[in-house]
Amino acid sequence: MTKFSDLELSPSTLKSIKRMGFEEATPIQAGTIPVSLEGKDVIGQAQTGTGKTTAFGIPMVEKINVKEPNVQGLIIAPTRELAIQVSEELYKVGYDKHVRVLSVYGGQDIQRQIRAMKKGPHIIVGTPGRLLDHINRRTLKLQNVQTLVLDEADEMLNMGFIEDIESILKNVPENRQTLLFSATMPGPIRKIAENFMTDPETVSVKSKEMTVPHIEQYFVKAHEKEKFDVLSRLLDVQSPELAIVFGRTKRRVDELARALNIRGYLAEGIHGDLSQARRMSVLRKFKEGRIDVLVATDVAARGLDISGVTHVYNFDIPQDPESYVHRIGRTGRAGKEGMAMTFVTPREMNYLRIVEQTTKKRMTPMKPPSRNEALEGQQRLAMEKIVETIKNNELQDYQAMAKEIMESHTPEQVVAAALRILTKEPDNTPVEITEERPLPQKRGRDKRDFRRGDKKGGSSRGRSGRSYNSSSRGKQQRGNRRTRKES
Ligand SMILES: Nc1ncnc2c1ncn2[C@@H]1O[C@H](COP(=O)(O)OP(=O)(O)OP(=O)(O)O)[C@@H](O)[C@H]1O
Ligand SMILES: [Mg+2]
Repeated sequence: MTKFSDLELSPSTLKSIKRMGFEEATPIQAGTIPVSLEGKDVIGQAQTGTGKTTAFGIPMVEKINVKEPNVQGLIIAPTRELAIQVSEELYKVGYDKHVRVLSVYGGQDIQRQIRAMKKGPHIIVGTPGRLLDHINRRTLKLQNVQTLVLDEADEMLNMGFIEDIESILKNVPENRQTLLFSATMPGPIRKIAENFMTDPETVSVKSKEMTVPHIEQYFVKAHEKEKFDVLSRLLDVQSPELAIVFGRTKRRVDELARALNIRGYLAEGIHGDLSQARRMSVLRKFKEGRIDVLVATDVAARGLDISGVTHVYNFDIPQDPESYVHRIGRTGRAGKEGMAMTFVTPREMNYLRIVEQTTKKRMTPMKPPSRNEALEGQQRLAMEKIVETIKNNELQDYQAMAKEIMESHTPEQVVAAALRILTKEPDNTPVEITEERPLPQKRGRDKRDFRRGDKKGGSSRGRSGRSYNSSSRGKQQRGNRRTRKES
């Protein structure tokens, strides 16, 4: 176990870390911080929820000269929500050193960002599209950048983003330090990464599996038409505190959110077509527990750290194993327990096996619950509420009425009636969910074929024909120019 105090950090950074409540460094932090502090380029790979943000945040903050009011650290992240979250974490790490951190992302008033830029931030966290926008307007100068981080590096170096990244990097000094972090790093992407780095050192936290051990992983075999009823019943049986349901497309997410509400769940959807204000408000409500179920496209799959997510449901099996790893990684963070259920149609079983091969972890089959099991789950929840109320001794005002009712009814009758009132009975109200086409049958033996998903029908990622196995980067780029819009 490495303590932060063993890592030769400055007193101000140690003070900030203490304020954040961290004592021991996680393995990826212990492994990468010393190497990064030496000034080396680093590729850091470790499972989801293991503190990679602080792992790159600490060395970046350590290197900042706060007396110089210019941008010395640049962090690029794939989504707006992640950019905001990472900037908040960096603000905390740099708090006692008085490091100024600014996030810039699409959907936010650019004039406001320009004004903030004039205050001389030391660290900028941004999404590629908006960063380029500022570079082109000459409102962002990067010639003093000493440390560059690509969070979710494999995603950032994927086809849809790579051109933007290359354009941004043209504005960053060549002799900067480059740090790349992700929970996944497919071989071909690692090769691309090396082109952007100088003699990088790879630090990967070795573990048997790619996913964290405290996420229980299940799969549920169901026909497309049955999936929504299965989801409703699972929600009833498992009664998650906070759950994320991932759907393949934006339309899917909208329909699922609507349908869940019809069946009495507090659910809202989030995807790239919503306004930024809406996206933020949905996420805030979810974090505050004002909604129980967040329905999302992969826009919420990477990096988001929402404490208390107990369950992840893959309503549609993800198209590539990396996406699976990141989606289920929204639960089981920082050592907490989590549960992940992946729905798979009989025709998509091949995809499940490929996910398992990549993660090196078998998913346990789970039978879809029956109506009775769903009812029992909800009754149990009602019962827990009753027991909790007894424990909290909040009964004074109710004792007299309780005595009165007991004169004419048995205790079982009374409790059963109370349970009935408190129980949300399984709801079979018909809902409309447009059927998704199953993922294309996997033809080749090569597992990389898996990535050639057909994303027709309004993909959340707005790109198609994703493939890592093209031999030349140039070819990849030409074939996929600007396929990826910032989401
Ligand atoms: N040393 C530490 N001790 C305790 N908690 C920590 C420590 N470092 C980070 N955390 C907490 O762990 C959680 C996950 O951290 P973080 O979001 O950086 O994970 P990640 O590895 O980037 O995950 P992902 O791959 O999903 O992006 C956060 O809530 C963070 O505050
Ligand atoms: Mg992260």
